[in-house]
Amino acid sequence: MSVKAIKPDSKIVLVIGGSGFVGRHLVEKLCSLGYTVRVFDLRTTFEHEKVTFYNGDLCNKQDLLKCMDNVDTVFHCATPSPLSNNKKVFLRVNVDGTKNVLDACFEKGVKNLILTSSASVVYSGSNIEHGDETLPYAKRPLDCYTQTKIQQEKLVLSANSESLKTIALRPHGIFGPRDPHMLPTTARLAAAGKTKFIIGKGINKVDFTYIDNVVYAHVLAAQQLQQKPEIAGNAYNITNNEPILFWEFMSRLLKGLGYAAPKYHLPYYFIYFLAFLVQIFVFIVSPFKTIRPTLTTMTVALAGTHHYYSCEKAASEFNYSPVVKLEDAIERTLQSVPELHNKHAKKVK
Ligand SMILES: NC(=O)C1=CN([C@@H]2O[C@H](COP(=O)(O)OP(=O)(O)OC[C@H]3O[C@@H](n4cnc5c(N)ncnc54)[C@H](OP(=O)(O)O)[C@@H]3O)[C@@H](O)[C@H]2O)C=CC1
Ligand SMILES: CC(C)=CCC[C@@H](C)[C@H]1CC[C@H]2C3=C(CC[C@]12C)[C@@]1(C)CCC(=O)C[C@@H]1CC3
Repeated sequence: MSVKAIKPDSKIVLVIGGSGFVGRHLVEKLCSLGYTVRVFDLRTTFEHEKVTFYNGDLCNKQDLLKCMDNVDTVFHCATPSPLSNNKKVFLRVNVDGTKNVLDACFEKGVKNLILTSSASVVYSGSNIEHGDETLPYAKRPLDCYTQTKIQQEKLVLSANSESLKTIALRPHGIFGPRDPHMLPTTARLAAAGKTKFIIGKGINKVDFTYIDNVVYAHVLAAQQLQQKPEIAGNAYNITNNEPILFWEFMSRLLKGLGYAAPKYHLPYYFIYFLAFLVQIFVFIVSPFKTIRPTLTTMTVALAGTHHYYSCEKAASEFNYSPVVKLEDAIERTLQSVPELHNKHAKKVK
């Protein structure tokens, strides 16, 4: 991570979901800052000499209680894969599981809880330009992931109290080394020849946020929560503060991976309608077969509308500003995934 002074600390912190993409980067940063770190996750995906791992399901409170003794701050960044489209699992983990996390925090006297929420909690498919935290939650979220992230954030913020200070960070479109969603999905679609098309006019701006910036925001927020308790109970957008055309960003990734940039335009509403039909079909066959389509109304909307956010509030209330610029972030990310590069690439202009 780029250097910005963050003071070391020796408190015990717990990262729920610490084996995942965001969680593991956060764990590594916390360790380097001198925190005593515990990880709670379904699986252990890496080893670290300074980390104690607890495997368990956050839907089971007893599992959680086992790792919370003497914990000062909990970071909650566990989720089922956002692209998995399984309503039952989202409800169980993001809503019921989060209730367990809160109960366990209260029972064990944890002082601070930082939730990794999502800027998408205010997104229902219409343009959002420079959206700030005064925007209301999406009334009709486009998928069950977003619906349960809204419920989760409400639960966490309303639990804010004298004994447990809570905060929700809302990053958007996270990418970087070891990202399991954006890069692998893009590479998979490209390898299957499905990235030739631009949905809509291609002029919609979006925020994509580099993982180090997301991690930096989490560490800052945790530290500021202790020095400035008045920030508790709030949600904060976290982005790279460099909105970019969605299709420009995707083109950079694709070209960097050795694929051609998309160039043929398809009408937005036509594709949206197609995605809607796909969703109806998926619903009808769901009792017999589980299908997880990439083409959903949510992904089409994300690809064809403006959705970028203001981080003014995080900047003014806990001094957040991105530590890695988008240009560098894209470069570092592409270099980190040699296995996703097109093996048959000719020189693509
Ligand atoms: N990636 C993105 O672009 C964005 C992500 N976010 C938020 O950031 C957070 C982290 O996401 P990300 O790191 O990308 O996701 P990952 O899927 O990489 O990591 C989530 C981790 O949580 C674990 N987990 C899932 N269910 C449970 C459970 N029941 N008990 C314990 N652990 C569980 C997963 O295990 P397993 O892999 O075995 O399921 C995984 O290790 C989430 O809250 C997400 O909503 C917000 C905005 C954008
Ligand atoms: C070329 C092409 C169209 C590639 C597909 C890219 C998509 C896989 C990503 C584009 C925007 C991403 C995104 C998320 C997941 C991956 C994308 C759909 C989230 C839904 C992840 C979880 C969140 O909280 C919000 C994200 C918004 C952006």
